[in-house]
Amino acid sequence: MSTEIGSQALGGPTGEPVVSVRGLQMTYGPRDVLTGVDFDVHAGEVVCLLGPNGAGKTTTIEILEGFRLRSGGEVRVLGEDPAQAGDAWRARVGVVLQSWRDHARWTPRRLLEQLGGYFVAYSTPERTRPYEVDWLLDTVGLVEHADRKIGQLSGGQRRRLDVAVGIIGRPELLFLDEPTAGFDPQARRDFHDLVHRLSDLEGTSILLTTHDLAEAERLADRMLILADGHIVANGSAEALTRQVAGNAEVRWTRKGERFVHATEDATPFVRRLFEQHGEEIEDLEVRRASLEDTYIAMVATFESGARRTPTLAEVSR
Ligand SMILES: Nc1ncnc2c1ncn2[C@@H]1O[C@H](COP(=O)(O)OP(=O)(O)OP(=O)(O)O)[C@@H](O)[C@H]1O
Repeated sequence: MSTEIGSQALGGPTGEPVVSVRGLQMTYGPRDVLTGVDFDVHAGEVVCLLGPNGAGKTTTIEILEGFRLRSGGEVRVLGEDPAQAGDAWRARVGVVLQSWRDHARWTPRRLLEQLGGYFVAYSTPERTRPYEVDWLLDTVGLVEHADRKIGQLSGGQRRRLDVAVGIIGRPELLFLDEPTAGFDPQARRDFHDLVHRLSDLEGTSILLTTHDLAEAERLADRMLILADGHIVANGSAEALTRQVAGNAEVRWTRKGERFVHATEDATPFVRRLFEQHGEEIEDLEVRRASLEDTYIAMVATFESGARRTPTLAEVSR
């Protein structure tokens, strides 16, 4: 998903992460929600933050957006501390809020034109700001509704508008907290295309949260799983799944008896099995853990306080 297009315009010297989080802590009253969160997001990456309800995903995102003050730890976003960064920094960061339904009598076009005007002052030769309103309306699928009152839009249409508002300033880094909640399947697919387009063509770095693991798998270059106050897994869907279940499980029936064998290399094993037993082999299954299996096993393991990697047998139960 990462391309070189646009990456020159991104914050800091080459190689410096656009988001860097070290030992992030957040305490609400007596409750420690984040106890030491560490991760980076690199220029042009799409990173998905996963975790159970209440794990602290929104808290983390809001700290990175500069909307919430952390209790401890180091945070750099586009080279600055979001707790102290100014307007010029904010103009480079895209945030999708859900407040635009308050402007019920405005039209999407008027709202985007109005907000876009703010970003003109932050335009640079490498990154002209804002996006052109007609292009943006088309990109988020709101052309037909551009001149209707916002109060008359459906929930999904308003959510598209929220996304348009979040990116009107052509951000280098975009935060999306459960962006597709309430989307119908078509809107969801359109949104995925938009994320790919922003990432591939604009070099936009994106950090998003979702509870939809298929969405995470489709969008993310890398996933972070937040549980028990810290990041318990960090890698591509494939890498995470391998970490949980390096072995595949081969199951088959022969002469009415059921067999199971765990192997690192399923293909040669199956080949040998057929060489040995030919047509006696029935009901052959090769099973690897899915991302959902992996996620559930990892979260359950860390939440139970047992910090070890679960096995495939545990994962497939
Ligand atoms: N302002 C606040 N004051 C006190 N507790 C809070 C506050 N905001 C969040 N919390 C608590 O912190 C924990 C983490 O909340 P947060 O919204 O960050 O989780 P989340 O991972 O985004 O959850 P979800 O998946 O349900 O959206 C929760 O237990 C929540 O009740």
